[in-house]
Amino acid sequence: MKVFTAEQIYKADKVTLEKQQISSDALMERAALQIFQWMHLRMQGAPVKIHLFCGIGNNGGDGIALARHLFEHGYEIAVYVVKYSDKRSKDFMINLDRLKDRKIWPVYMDADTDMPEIHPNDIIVDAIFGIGLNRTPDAWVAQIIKHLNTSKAFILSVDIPSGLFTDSVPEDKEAVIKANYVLSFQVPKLVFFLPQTGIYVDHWEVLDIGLDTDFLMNAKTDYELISKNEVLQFYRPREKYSHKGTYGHALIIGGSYGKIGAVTLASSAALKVGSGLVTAYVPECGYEILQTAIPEVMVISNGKSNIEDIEFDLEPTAVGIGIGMGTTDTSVKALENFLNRNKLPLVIDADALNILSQNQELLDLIPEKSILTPHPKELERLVGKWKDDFEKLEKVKRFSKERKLVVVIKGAHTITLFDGRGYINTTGNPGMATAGSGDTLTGIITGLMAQGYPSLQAAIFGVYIHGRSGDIAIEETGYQALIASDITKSIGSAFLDLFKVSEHERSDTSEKES
Ligand SMILES: NC(=O)C1=CN([C@@H]2O[C@H](COP(=O)(O)OP(=O)(O)OC[C@H]3O[C@@H](n4cnc5c(N)ncnc54)[C@H](OP(=O)(O)O)[C@@H]3O)[C@@H](O)[C@H]2O)[C@@H](O)CC1
Ligand SMILES: [K+]
Repeated sequence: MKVFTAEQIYKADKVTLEKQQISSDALMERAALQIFQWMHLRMQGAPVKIHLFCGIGNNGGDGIALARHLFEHGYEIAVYVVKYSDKRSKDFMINLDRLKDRKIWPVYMDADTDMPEIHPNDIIVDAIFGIGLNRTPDAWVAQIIKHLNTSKAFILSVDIPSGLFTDSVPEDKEAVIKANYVLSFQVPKLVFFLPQTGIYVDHWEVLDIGLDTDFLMNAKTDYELISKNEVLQFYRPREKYSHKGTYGHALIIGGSYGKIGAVTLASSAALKVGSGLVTAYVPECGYEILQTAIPEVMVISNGKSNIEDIEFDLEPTAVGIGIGMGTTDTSVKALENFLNRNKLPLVIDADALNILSQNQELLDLIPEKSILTPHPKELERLVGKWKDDFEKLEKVKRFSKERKLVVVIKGAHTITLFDGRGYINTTGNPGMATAGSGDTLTGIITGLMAQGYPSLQAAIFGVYIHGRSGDIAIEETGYQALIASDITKSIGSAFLDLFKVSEHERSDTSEKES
């Protein structure tokens, strides 16, 4: 699913009105009806008080139109107009008049109005600001937002939490609605997925308001959300007349005394995603450990407690390098010698990344389309400090584009960047913030590359499978008890899950068929 900028959404809006020959007010009506139906389906007429806080622009207009539908279906409502400006939008005015025709009189709020009382069991509809927010809200508006946030009532935001910009981080962190649920029109917004702005969105859902499909299909976006549908397009089925050679040979290079576990985790993950053969390249102290822990893996050893040189006769189809390898002078030399000889795109993680950031000249030796999988600290060492999430994305985009590398920014929503585009993952959970989780990811991505998945696909698909495996695993373990090897154990279920049709999708198809 594509992620549009506010500018693109306004454009889609304009094109839709022209092509469908409808008024902007009709589009607003669609939007409000979609929200109403969403609420009505869940509330079924429940006698819960609904407080609608509306601005004076089109986001406010959506809220006012929604209030009318709720009223007409017997819901108990209270409507507030937050008068932050005199520039009321045309469609806001049209809907306000329709509300007044039904003898509903909003409470107009300005800097002097007392805060309304809100019971924790009430529901708040937040329609103060939408994607038109372009400056920090005035102090008194921020005060209202804080009041709503502390009310403990369930907050449903229309389109985007009020106070959240679409392209920057809020200056006043308190002046943003903390939404329990966001109903976003047609497309999700980038800010739902970044660490500094995603905190304002507990759950989100997209509502289809019938924006022009041609525009939506053809528009080029900088970001794309990656769910099952997107990764299914990459999936390569196993052929009947195939053999283990068909599925490649993954080589995992890393480990040092006390850190052989990292290689063990990565190697077993590479096997589990279907790599035909896996060889681990470790120092001698890891030889017996690996042979005992995973009988399916072959082992080559070099050096005593650290790898001293990286040389091998085999011809791997993918190489994952760096985990648990150490950053001693010996490791640096070994990596440098290897990079000078190597031609294959690599998956580079952990200590190899740290070595690269301390010896940036080595970056020139990395083949194009290699994959870097840094965690935030490793990333900072590589591209320098950033002031916020947006600058981070821009810096990494630039770095990845200049060097033609795939960079995987690990986080709650891992973002894979390549050639100026970002792919935002939707699987995974906080239980996965655990030792060895990253080693497992490196193994998964290397295992996919070994089978012939091109590197960008291997990274996007690998990140998705890693997260999905973690999501399946926590159903048994819970967040706290999840450990990295649980992720690997669930890889099989994550693959099977790719082909499961959800209840939601099944009812969609049967509706279309009937
Ligand atoms: N295609 C779609 O997706 C559809 C979208 N729809 C809805 O439209 C919403 C966008 O509406 P919108 O453009 O009217 O902007 P909105 O956010 O209501 O702000 C209003 C105005 O406030 C102003 N302003 C900004 N910051 C301010 C501040 N801090 N303090 C004071 N004032 C401030 C600024 O005007 P300015 O003063 O800068 O001239 C701004 O224009 C969108 O989120 C969705 O809900 C649907 O109706 C149908 C289809
Ligand atoms: K809003």
